[in-house]
Amino acid sequence: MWDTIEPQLSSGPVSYLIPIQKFIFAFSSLCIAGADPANSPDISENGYMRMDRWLAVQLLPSIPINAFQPLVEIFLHSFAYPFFLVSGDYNKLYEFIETEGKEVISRGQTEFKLGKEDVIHNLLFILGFNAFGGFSIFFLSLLASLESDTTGIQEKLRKEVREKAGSGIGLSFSSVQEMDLVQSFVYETLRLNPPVPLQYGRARKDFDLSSHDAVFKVKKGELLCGFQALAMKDPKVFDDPETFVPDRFTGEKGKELLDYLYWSNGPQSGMPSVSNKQCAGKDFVTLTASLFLAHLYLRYDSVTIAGASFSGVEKPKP
Ligand code: HEM
Repeated sequence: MWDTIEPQLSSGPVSYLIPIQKFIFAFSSLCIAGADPANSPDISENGYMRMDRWLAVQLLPSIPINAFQPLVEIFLHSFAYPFFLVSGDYNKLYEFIETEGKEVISRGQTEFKLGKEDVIHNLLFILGFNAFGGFSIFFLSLLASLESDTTGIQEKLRKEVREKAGSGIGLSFSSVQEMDLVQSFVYETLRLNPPVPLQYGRARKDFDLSSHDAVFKVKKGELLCGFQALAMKDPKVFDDPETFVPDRFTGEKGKELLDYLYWSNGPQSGMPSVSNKQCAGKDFVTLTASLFLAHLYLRYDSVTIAGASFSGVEKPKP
């Protein structure tokens, strides 16, 4: 991504919307399906757009649009959109995974006893909906957090990254776990901008739901809705809850706050399992974002971000 953006900067700001999506698509395809878009000219150029269109028809029925009501409810929010609108895109993505993801497909068949078609549909769903969809929202707020900072955070991040990875250790999911400030910055972005803020669940039995100062009786079968954006601004848990505090999650006290970081539909200190509905990619998500930041500050001293564009990068002095 940076190799593409950097040479263009001399002629003015470069929008990051498409480069970020291309990068997320390629990174997720490689990590999740072992499939490299570079091996397919069509997918390397258009894969992210094909994914966007397939996602759009699934998400449109649930995206709030306040204008033109009640027409929006009647005509856009009342039915599932037919598959034929995006079957061309989906089939191209299917063929890509079928050809380039052979090793992962065969693991699905032998280790999980799934049919080949089911493996490919499952891989495409995780890759497209969970990873590509989630990261496409999350990375924009990560960059917006860098853009709006006024505390000199880039310098502090750079210092930590170079200290922890500069001396030939290199970057990996394990080396970024040593970077407290980088991880805290990622957590704080997710606290204030949870990419999937609403969760629903139907009570399986009667139970009491406690808050700090009240108890609510919930009856079996009742539908509950959780709104993360509100839960993660609880002033009884977070000091100055509306403010972006980059190092909020560092140190002993900061680590304790991970019990209250819910972007993954469960606490950051918890574990996704078959008996909960917590994001199966919980650690993959935060470590990937940390890796993105760490790579950025190994490569550059700082970046200038304005609007949805990069307008400059400062390279390390030789
Ligand atoms: C920024 C990226 C991501 C965000 C914000 C995100 C968020 C979430 C949330 C909120 C849920 C709970 C949904 C619900 O039940 O209401 C969830 C579930 C899930 N996520 Fe993620 N996710 C992301 C990336 C990923 C990735 C990369 C993977 C896989 C590699 C993944 C795999 C899953 C799976 C399999 C579930 C379903 C878990 C279950 O129902 O038991 N997610 N995710």
